[in-house]
Amino acid sequence: MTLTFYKYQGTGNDFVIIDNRDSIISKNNTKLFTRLCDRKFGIGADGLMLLEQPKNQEDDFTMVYFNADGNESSMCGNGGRCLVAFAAFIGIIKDKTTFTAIDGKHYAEIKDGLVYLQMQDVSEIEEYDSHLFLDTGSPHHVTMVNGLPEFDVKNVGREIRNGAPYFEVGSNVNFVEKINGNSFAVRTYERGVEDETLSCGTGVTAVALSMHATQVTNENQVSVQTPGGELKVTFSKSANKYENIFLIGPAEQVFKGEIEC
Ligand SMILES: N[C@H](CCC[C@H](N)C(=O)O)C(=O)O
Repeated sequence: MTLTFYKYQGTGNDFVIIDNRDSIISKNNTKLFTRLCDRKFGIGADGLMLLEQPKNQEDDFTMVYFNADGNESSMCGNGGRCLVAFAAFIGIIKDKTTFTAIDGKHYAEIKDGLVYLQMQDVSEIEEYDSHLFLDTGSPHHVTMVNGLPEFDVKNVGREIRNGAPYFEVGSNVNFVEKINGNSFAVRTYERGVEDETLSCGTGVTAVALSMHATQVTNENQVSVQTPGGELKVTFSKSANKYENIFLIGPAEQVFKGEIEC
């Protein structure tokens, strides 16, 4: 079968997107998703998304996300932003949308060439001596380091991801360095890619909230430099939760292609 796909990237986190509104692809096709994401034997990507029919009146579409290991996974912030850009490209939305992903409903807007994706509220941030842990749609371990550019993200990240208390289920691992007042640099080891990625949207969101929760910044608009580009996170803090959380950044179509599968 000839499969049409689109390659997107959001600050270097890259994805294969398939318009699956007619359900041509089964969600159990792990082998196919692994092959399509393989950077030598396939198209190459950190993850793959199926755009599917909405499951209720308010939604424009449904997002289904798979990590490069072919397994369906939790929410992908950069992927969600790319899928919104794709939905506008194929004309099912204009510049505003509501869609449903594995972690629930998301509102998004395309403004001045950037995609603003609303993330789920966050009411729990676990603080430890060496790190923080929170779920921003995906699980994230956040730890501050010195000398981020030289840091051994791959090996240290892999150890944390597979060690206690995460083990098999794992966690994404974010290494952070403060640049100034409300600006941080982040490098992320991503679960399911099992390597460093150039950017991780739910990870950047987790970092922004963590830096605010620990008063490293008091600003509610945080800029995060990732190796793949700049993302912004804005949010408000009520008594017991972070809400109105928006992950903001570019999302570009790299190419369209066809592949026999
Ligand atoms: N690898 C993540 C999902 C994708 C997250 C990332 N690509 C993002 O932009 O949020 C996990 O399995 O938890």
